[in-house]
Amino acid sequence: MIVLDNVSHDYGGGPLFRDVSLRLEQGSFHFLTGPSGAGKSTFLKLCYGELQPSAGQVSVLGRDLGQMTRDQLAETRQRIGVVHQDCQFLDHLTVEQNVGLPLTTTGRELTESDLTDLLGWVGLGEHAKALPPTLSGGERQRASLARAVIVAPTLLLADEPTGNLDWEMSQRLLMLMVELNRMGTAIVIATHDMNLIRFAKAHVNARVLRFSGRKLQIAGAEL
Ligand SMILES: Nc1ncnc2c1ncn2[C@@H]1O[C@H](COP(=O)(O)OP(=O)(O)OP(=O)(O)O)[C@@H](O)[C@H]1O
Repeated sequence: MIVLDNVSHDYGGGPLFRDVSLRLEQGSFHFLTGPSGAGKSTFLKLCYGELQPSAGQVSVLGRDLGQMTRDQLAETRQRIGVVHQDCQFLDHLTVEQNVGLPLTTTGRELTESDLTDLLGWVGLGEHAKALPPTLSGGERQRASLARAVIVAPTLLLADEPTGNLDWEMSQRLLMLMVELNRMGTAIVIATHDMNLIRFAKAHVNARVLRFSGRKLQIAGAEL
């Protein structure tokens, strides 16, 4: 699903992380933790080809990202749902149009009831016709998650998807990701929230990857 082979990254000021090799299997569930600035967002960007590593190889969904043509990269990205830390929307489209966009732009069918169910699940039923600039930070995060999961992606990469949410809504969104994982989607969530990780571990076989000392390691069972 995701294979990193001796991956290092450096933005120009010295290595952020070095010689990371790991394999995340199909249908797996991982959290990505570590101090602020350790490289969690960078890692996620490497996994969907927004960044190329300074050294090493990243393969996603069976293909080496560094060898892909633009068309192959676009095709691969259609199978990856991404929740960015700074959620961007098309501000002239409504929330429901934004959430449905990954389906409509790829010619896939979108039923009104699926969209209504999903918006209801993330607590945005009443904001379906709103424009994104009128949403709060937490509402934007929820819309961003809905947009990422609507295609039932093979892989979901989520960068602090619950950062602006209260605990009840965080649990609700986590359960949405757990359900998606049960249907086969591999999930990687970058988070600082240890309570979220503990909560998840009660529902799913989640592993924790931790950045420490310029390395990325599987954390022990202590969490
Ligand atoms: N485009 C860039 N150019 C130069 N430096 C960058 C760039 N993007 C990120 N960095 C730096 O790389 C380091 C890692 O950033 P990254 O966003 O991956 O960390 P993070 O672990 O996700 O942090 P946080 O938990 O605060 O979101 C930071 O020091 C950041 O300033």
